[in-house]
Amino acid sequence: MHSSDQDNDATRDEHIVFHARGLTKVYRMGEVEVIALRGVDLDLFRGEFVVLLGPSGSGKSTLLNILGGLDRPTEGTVLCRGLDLVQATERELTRFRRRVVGFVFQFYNLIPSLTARENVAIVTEISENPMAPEQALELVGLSKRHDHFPAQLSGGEQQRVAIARAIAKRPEVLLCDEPTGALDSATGISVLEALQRANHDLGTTTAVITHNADIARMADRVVTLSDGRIASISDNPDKIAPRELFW
Ligand SMILES: Nc1ncnc2c1ncn2[C@@H]1O[C@H](COP(=O)(O)OP(=O)(O)OP(=O)(O)O)[C@@H](O)[C@H]1O
Repeated sequence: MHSSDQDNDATRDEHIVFHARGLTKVYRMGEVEVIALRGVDLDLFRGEFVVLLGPSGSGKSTLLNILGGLDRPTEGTVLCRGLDLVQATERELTRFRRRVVGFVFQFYNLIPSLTARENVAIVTEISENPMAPEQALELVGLSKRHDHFPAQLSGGEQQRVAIARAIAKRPEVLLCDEPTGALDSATGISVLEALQRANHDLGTTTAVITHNADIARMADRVVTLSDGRIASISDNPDKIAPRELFW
């Protein structure tokens, strides 16, 4: 190894947010075993935007849920900012999810009887150093929709409220599982712009699962899973803006 490679590795080490090694996940349902992950090694670095691709059932959601402290691996280790997510107590994991991670899912899970601002405020009220709900809504381009209820918002707008809710507590990490899966392409692009803006303006390390390979063109790195394993990890030096995507 050249010394410059070593220097690069040392610099990258300091920037590691997630360090996962040998992750295996076996779901057991009665007699039936499903092996969802078969020895995944992955590092995620501070501030990067990573897209996770792979066929249905390849283990993307399982991996994201383990990184987010929603599930534990059957074997392997995951470290995040000094916390061992495999050995952590339930209490430590709850604290980790609350402080460190923002989640965005395919379906927005907004509370129908609360306005956009109130949906975001639910999280900011229990966070340590949140931004104002209005600021989070502005970041996702919804400053004129504070007082709308979810039913008065389009799908893309609802998803952007969900993103505002996820980022308002200034999480170090944003984990998104098919955030544009239910949206047409123009609306999906507005959602991706909101994610990119949060990544850029707040420095939030962002991982996005998608079935849409075109979205990989806006990522810093692309991780592809296949049958519970990492099939490839590639850098994307020529990343493009979401509005330049089409599908
Ligand atoms: N809670 C569970 N119980 C049993 N099996 C599960 C569970 N969650 C996932 N699996 C199985 O584990 C495998 C990986 O699932 P996972 O949801 O991680 O894949 P994915 O790549 O995210 O798929 P998709 O793109 O369809 O969402 C699949 O075979 C799935 O059926």
